[in-house]
Amino acid sequence: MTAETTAAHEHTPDARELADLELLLSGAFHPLTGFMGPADAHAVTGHGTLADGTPWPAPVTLALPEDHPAAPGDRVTLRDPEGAALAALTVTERRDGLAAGPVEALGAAEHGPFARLRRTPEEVRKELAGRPALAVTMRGPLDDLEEIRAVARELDAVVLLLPLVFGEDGPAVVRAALRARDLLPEGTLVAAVPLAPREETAVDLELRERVAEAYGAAEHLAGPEPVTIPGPPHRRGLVVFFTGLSGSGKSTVARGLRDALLERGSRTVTYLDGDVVRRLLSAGLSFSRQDRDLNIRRIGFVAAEVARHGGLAICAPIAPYAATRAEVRAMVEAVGGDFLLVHVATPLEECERRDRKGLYARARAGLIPEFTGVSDPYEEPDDADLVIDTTGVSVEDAVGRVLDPLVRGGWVR
Ligand SMILES: Nc1ncnc2c1ncn2[C@@H]1O[C@H](COP(=O)(O)OS(=O)(=O)O)[C@@H](OP(=O)(O)O)[C@H]1O
Ligand SMILES: Nc1ncnc2c1ncn2[C@@H]1O[C@H](COP(=O)(O)OP(=O)(O)O)[C@@H](O)[C@H]1O
Repeated sequence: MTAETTAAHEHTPDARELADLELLLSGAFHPLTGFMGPADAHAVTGHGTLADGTPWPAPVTLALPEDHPAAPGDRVTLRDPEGAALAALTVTERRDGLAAGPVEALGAAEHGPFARLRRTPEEVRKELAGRPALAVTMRGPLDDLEEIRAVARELDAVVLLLPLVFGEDGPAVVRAALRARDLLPEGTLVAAVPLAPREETAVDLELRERVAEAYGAAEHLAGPEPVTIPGPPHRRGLVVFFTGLSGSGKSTVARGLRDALLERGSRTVTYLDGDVVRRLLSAGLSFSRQDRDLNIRRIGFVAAEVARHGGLAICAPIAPYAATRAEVRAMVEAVGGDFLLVHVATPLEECERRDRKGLYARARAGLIPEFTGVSDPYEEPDDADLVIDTTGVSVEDAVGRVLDPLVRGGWVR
């Protein structure tokens, strides 16, 4: 095998797929031993069984980009986001953007918190040693411990708390399980299970039931759905993301907004200007589609980290591709932050007339290849929360048009 093919046969699944992978490897998804192909996924969605008739409630699939070279018969190393090899997937089928096949563990899963509490079904069943168990799957705090005590007494069962840890709320759910354990009968067990929620409640419940069975449960109770009350807007993370052509006014308005916010003094601000990012965070990247996307993902990553801690980040890159902007929105919303997309929609003619840095003239002369708006695309947003054309508008007014909705929406006091 050449170095090239080895490198090609690698893949980092997304968070949801990694969670499913861990359950496939631990046996919590018994009898599944690998990712499904389209036929099984459709059968499961249509009538709750695999194509061969085995009952199973939900699709468990792995998306692999169409341009990934892995073919049936190949082994793909699946890695966690930190690069550790988790499993080998032996591809049996590639269709409809999915890669199907059995998976085999390569190393212990170390990504994510509470690795110590992520016990496998086998370990838990061993500890139960044949005693009946009442499994309680939880996505939030339990509200009726008396019911659990009563059912456990009736069945003479060991209580097995299964906090379902996925996403931002994972640690809080584990803490809720550890607190509940102290209030439940002695011998209550806790095993954290990385089960990503399924959209349909009935499917989600059935899957929880199957996982509980794999852990040796004789009976399963589903804990209540968590009530999430978002904090007030002025304490929530916020990302104000400017997009637009070079010279449209992104940096000028973004800087004005930063200054106005600092003057008010009610929030701290992180400002990620396009040019500055390119000198530091994205030094060395070109303006190819691939590098622009990487640049925007890096900006999104930093902005989402700021938002995760309740901060306010202002970003002002060109960000010409809609799909990549949508990725950043999703990254920010996934950590509970709000995302405001501001399209600085100054027309190309006006940007070119300003030509502050002389770049358009050079691009027209063919001296800068792939120049946005001249020889490279700009996909106009259709999901902008705010659109500003700065033609004939003062900088002060343009800044006001962004600041006003922030104040009205309660993000800034
Ligand atoms: N080929 C090409 N196309 C567009 N822009 C170019 C190019 N080459 C250099 N520049 C300068 O780089 C700035 C844009 O960088 P960004 O990081 O914002 O671009 S992107 O979001 O990654 O597409 C942009 O800055 P702004 O004028 O502030 O937008 C330009 O000054
Ligand atoms: N209302 C306005 N808002 C922002 N910029 C404006 C406005 N009116 C004129 N300009 C000028 O347009 C240019 C915009 O450049 P810049 O902010 O660097 O754009 P970008 O960051 O999008 O490349 C600046 O020279 C700025 O003074």
